[in-house]
Amino acid sequence: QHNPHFFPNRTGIVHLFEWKFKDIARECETYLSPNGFGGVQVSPINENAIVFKRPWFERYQPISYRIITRSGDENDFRNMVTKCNTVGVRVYVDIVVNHMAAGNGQVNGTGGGTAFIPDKSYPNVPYNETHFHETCAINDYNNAVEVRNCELVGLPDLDQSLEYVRARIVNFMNKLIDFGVAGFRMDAAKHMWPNDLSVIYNRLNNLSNYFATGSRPFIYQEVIDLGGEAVKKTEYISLGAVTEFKFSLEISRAFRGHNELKWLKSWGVKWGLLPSKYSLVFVDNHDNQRNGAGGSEILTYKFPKMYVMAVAFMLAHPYGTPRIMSSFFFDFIDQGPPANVSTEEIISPKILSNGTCTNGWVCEHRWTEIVGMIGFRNRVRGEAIANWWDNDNNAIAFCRGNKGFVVFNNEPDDLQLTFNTCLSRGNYCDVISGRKSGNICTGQQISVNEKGKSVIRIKAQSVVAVHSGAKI
Ligand SMILES: O=C(/C=C/c1ccc(O)c(O)c1)N[C@@H](Cc1ccc(O)cc1)C(=O)NCCCOc1c(-c2ccc(O)c(O)c2)oc2cc(O)cc(O)c2c1=O
Ligand SMILES: [Ca+2]
Repeated sequence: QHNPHFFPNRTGIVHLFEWKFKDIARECETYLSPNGFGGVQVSPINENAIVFKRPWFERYQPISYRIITRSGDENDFRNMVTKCNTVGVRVYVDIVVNHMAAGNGQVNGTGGGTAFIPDKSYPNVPYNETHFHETCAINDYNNAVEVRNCELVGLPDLDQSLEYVRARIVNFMNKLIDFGVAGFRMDAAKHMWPNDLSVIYNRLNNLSNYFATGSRPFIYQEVIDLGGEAVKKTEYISLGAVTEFKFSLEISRAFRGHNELKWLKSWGVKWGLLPSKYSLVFVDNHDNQRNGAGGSEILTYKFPKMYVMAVAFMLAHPYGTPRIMSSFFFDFIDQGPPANVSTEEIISPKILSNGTCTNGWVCEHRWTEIVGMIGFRNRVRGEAIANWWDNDNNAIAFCRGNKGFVVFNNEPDDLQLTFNTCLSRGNYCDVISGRKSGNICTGQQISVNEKGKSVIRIKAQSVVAVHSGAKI
């Protein structure tokens, strides 16, 4: 339940938020695989409510468990899972089973299905009102029963203690396992009872023959817990990994300058974070990049210099299983993905010859700095942090064994110092400013002497990272 089943020497899950399956398949083959990414998280694949103006959150309002959304249909999904697995990239599906779509009267779904609310009738599952909790609103997040048994923002709340409901959910998830998925993101897990989730997970099949025999699905549960509520993230860690929102908040605060970087020396459980093996970590996610949990502190693509440093630190540090957010540009927090105005069909990202995306897609996972740090993380796997250095303020540096070295300068001025890189003598390419291309560096080159020392210049609000895989 805690193992993402990455292929050897791969790391990082990229959340290709709102991407179409055809585009995901191509991204697996042409980019994620060659660059060492471990997996991709896809948006909810089951039929969702069509909400006026197509806000992004409509995909979190299920109408049925039929595989048909604006990302594609069941066939498109199966083809994508096959193609991604074939090139060594795992697929994780976002599962929304705490609730069904809200509405008033008939609600239409992305697959032509319908629902009738508030009589809680979803004929394409089918669910009727006997499968839901009594209508009550979650008002008090200090009441753990209310948080699980009442309605999250008015969304009809499924009763996962019922055998019938468990069966519908298990059948849906087992179908995806048999297609070859590696695991699931359990949306709004905080609003479901751990015991009910445990029963459901235990009924899931072992993974398909893309995996070692007897492999269990990788489960990571969305539990928004920044403290101060009755429901605790620790209630779920025996069942699977948990999304660590405190990681997102604290790393954003640090690189915004609201905490000196020197305190990151103790980064991990000492900061109140979950034990590393249970922790799914990220700088931002689809919700909190829009002022969800963590509010305006969260760093996003809108603050590129600070964001790059935060993502680089996440990938340079051994703590947790990292997930990279890959967004579409948005001005309004409800805004949905780039779509054709009349057909409302999602517009595919267009990849330019320099590898960047257009058509309204940010493609953070294609930024030189971020893909460079995926290579760093793959190279230094298993190596402990060594030789921590800081200037007692906002400049820090550390080695990963004798395979990698990284330095962060969050000071207002450039920095030039002699560092002990732990690396062997030679010339290395900084994987933040560029990459190793044949025998040259497209970005900054770092020279290390026979004592492992190097004079390095780091611009203000920048990071430099070198590793033994980028030695020329
Ligand atoms: O902003 C949103 C959507 C947010 C959202 C969606 C998916 C997520 O995975 C998520 O974490 C948040 N939704 C908008 C609009 C909205 C949507 C549906 C609705 O019935 C009413 C309004 C909104 O203003 N939502 C209220 C604040 C965000 O409250 C939501 C939370 C949520 C937020 C903070 C928490 O500590 C927490 O335990 C749960 O989780 C969702 C999960 C869903 O599966 C679907 C949802 O509609 C929501 C959801 O509304
Ligand atoms: Ca619930």
